[in-house]
Order: sequence, then C-alpha cells, then structure tokens
Amino acid sequence: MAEAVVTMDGWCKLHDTRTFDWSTWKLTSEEERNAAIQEFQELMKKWDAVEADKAGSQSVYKVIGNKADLLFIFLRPTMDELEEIKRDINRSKLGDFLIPSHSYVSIVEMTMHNPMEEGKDRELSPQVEARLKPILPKWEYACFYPMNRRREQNANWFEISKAERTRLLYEHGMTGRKYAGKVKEIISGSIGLDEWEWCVTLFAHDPLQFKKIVYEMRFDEVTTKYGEFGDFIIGAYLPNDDFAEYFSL
Ligand code: VOV
Repeated sequence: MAEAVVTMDGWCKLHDTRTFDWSTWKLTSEEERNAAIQEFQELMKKWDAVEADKAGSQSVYKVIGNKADLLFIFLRPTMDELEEIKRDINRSKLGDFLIPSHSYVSIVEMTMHNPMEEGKDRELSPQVEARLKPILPKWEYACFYPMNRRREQNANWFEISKAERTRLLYEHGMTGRKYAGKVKEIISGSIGLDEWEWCVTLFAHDPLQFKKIVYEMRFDEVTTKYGEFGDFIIGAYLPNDDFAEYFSL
C-alpha cells in the first residue's frame, strides 16, 4: 500500500460564481439600483477590513464567456465564515439579482513532502504561513478549475510510491518556477469537500500565460499520466472602485 501524504492545511476557499439578472435589473428604478449597490459596497468594506486584519481575503472578477457573470473568491479560516458570507450576499438587495451558477469549496494545502522545500522547518516558516493563508494577489486575471489525479489500472496516483510522487511533483514545480512573476498559483484540496480532488486557482497579468503554463505542464509526466481536469473559469479583476460602474445601464 502506498504511503498517504500528510498535508498542511490553511484557509478554507470558496469560489462562488453568479449570473447577474440583467433583465430584472433593467426594470428596476435607478434609486433602487443605487441603494442596492451602496448596500453591497458596505458589505465589501466589511470584507476588506477582514483582509486588512489578515484574517481572510477576497476578490471579485468579471467572468469572461457565458459560464457566469461574476466570480467571487473568498478565503477564510473556517467553513462557517464562508457560509455566512454566502448568506450575507443572498440577504443583500443586490443578492436578489446575483443568481448562483456554480460554487467550489476547498481548503488551501501544501504537502508535507513538498519536494521544493525538503529539509526546511516548514511548521515555523513565515513563507509556509503565507502560502497556507494567502492574501489574493490583485492581478488583472484569475482562472480556476478542479483537478483529479487519475486512478486507472496502469496509472493510479494513489498506488505509486511516495518517492515517485515526490519526483513527479518536483518536475512539476520546476516547470511552475519558470513562470515566476507571470503566474501565481494557490492549490487547495477538495477531497471530501467537493466533487474533484484539488482546486487550482491561478493569477496572471496576461491571460495568455494561463494558456502557456497549462499547456507546458501537459507535458510534465505528472499531468500527462495522472492529470484530469474539470471546467475552467476565467475572469478579469473587478476592483472595488469599478464595482458601481459594472452595473451601470
Ligand atoms: C505557478 C506555477 C506553479 C508552481 C511553482 C507549482 C508548484 C507546485 C508544487 C511544488 C506542488 C507540490 C507540493 C505542494 O506544495 O503541495 C504543487 C502541487 C500541485 N500543483 Fe502545482 N505549481 C504551479 C502551477 C500549477 C498548475 C498550472 C497546475 C494545473 C496544471 C497541471 O498540469 O497540473 C497545478 C496543479 C497542481 C496540483 C493539482 C497539485 C497538488 C498535487 C498533488 O497531487 O498533491 N500547479 N505545485
């Protein structure tokens, strides 16, 4: 039996995508629209205060394509806080127009055998703390998708030795390192939490870099042999200052 990997686990992560009910919004009076936006901005200020205290993080994105209109990413220490955020959104006036389209729940993780960090005292390292409780980079684009590691007769990730998994992830990490400054990644685990095994969230200044890194990694053995992918969602960062403008008619 192969040895299970011990994970270090950080903040809980929710990707919450919403379709905006533009048809009803267009029939709503300007006064009501302004009140809904203002109320929501108060909610966003509350979330920002949490981020300023380093007790969580969040960002909003305009989804490109028709899978949804808005993507919210929330990181919080507990699942209860994520549930409370969802309720806050749904209770708000703007929430009446934000129709849930998809969500993904996971927990930020690092594996104890991270081959890039062999020999380091990971419990105490501030870098590890920053990776497990990350403040989302406010870069221009984000992309996320769920992943599995394959479990087939001649390609079963959960059957191969820990040393082999470490070797494969080392190769993967080396490819990732080539994208330093261009792509940032947050890997979270979702086994037992959502439908897939991992959730990959990427950030870039230029969306072309998503295509490049995901393509290049397809040639890494760990992906070629063991990578399975779900649906991709890509969005453009929506700063708080542009939030009201987004809903203008
Ligand atoms: C921005 C670049 C980048 C970098 C530097 C990077 C590095 C690393 C390291 C060092 C490790 C392993 C240890 C740990 O810390 O857990 C991982 C882990 C993982 N990755 Fe990664 N990854 C990147 C980027 C990156 C991408 C673009 C993808 C998706 C494409 C692909 O084809 O998979 C991905 C996937 C994953 C997954 C699903 C895991 C969990 C694997 C598991 O089976 O346990 N990842 N990743």
